[in-house]
Amino acid sequence: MSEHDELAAQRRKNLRLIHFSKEDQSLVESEKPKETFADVGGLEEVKKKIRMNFILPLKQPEVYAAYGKQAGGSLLLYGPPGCGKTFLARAVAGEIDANFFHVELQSILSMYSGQSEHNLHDIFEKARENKPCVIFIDEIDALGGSRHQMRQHHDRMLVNQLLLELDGLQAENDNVFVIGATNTPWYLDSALRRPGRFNHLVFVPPPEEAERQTILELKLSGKPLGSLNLPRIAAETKFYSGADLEQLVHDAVESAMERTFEKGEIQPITQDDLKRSTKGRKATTLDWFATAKNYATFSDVNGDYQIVLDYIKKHGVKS
Ligand SMILES: Nc1ncnc2c1ncn2[C@@H]1O[C@H](COP(=O)(O)OP(=O)(O)OP(=O)(O)O)[C@@H](O)[C@H]1O
Repeated sequence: MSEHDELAAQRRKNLRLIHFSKEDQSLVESEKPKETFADVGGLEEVKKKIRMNFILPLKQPEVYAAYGKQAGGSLLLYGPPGCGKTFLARAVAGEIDANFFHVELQSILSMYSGQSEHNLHDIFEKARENKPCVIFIDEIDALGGSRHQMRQHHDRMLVNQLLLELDGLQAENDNVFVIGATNTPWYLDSALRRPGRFNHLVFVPPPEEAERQTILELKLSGKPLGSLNLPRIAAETKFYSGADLEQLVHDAVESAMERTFEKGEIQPITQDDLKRSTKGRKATTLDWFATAKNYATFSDVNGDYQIVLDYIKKHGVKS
């Protein structure tokens, strides 16, 4: 079984499906993730922001109370695919030993009037009953927003419901955290970007060179290794996402396993295995930056994405 399959099997074991009611088949997957920040390579700035706003308030509420601040709140992660938004959200839950509700918008959308809002409300209710809880809403841009030229009435209602739920959390100090994620923040409904809604909009960039080395070390740990020059691989994988690096290690593992089967004894992963799996592999984040550059330059996002333009300039992104 590959590492990926093992992880998937482990996750399935941890999964608890919550049925809301007999009539309503809407489900949300709830689990207690094992990942913590130690498993997330790099992203130190992002982790720091999350620690200050999500984790410390729960661990040291008295400090926050003294300053009139409370635990809970919401965070919106955006950036290129595969850079760890979902992984980070799971790690937040792991850090605070919270339940993790992974909300797929498709599963709450209903053709019946009012039912989608009802489903969303139920998820927040369940989260309160299972606190501390992290509600992770993936592809949150699909909720209303400008993706659909002809915005549906019920999209609007669902956005309004989410706004209500977020406002409710702000008022109640419930130890329920909402993390939204999107690869296409420019499609996001503008109401969700207003202050007091998703209070933190955080760019999750591709890992830097030293971070790529850390991710490679994390993904290779515990495996039979030859003499490796990981700084070299890290230097040659500019703009690779965490998922790209994971795939690279996966391919190198396959090569070493093939040799093992041929030779009949465990063969270590070599520098050549890693090097070979970088050949012809383009960083998947580059296409994202090309699109992001257009939107960040021309859309009416009030400089929200200046950080992306700065990143493109600083790192010389050429897609
Ligand atoms: N910083 C990181 N450290 C360790 N592993 C990472 C990191 N970033 C990504 N990965 C690996 O890549 C996989 C994919 O990452 P993840 O699903 O979190 O990306 P994402 O940003 O949510 O992508 P998408 O936008 O496509 O949903 C993770 O399961 C994890 O194994």
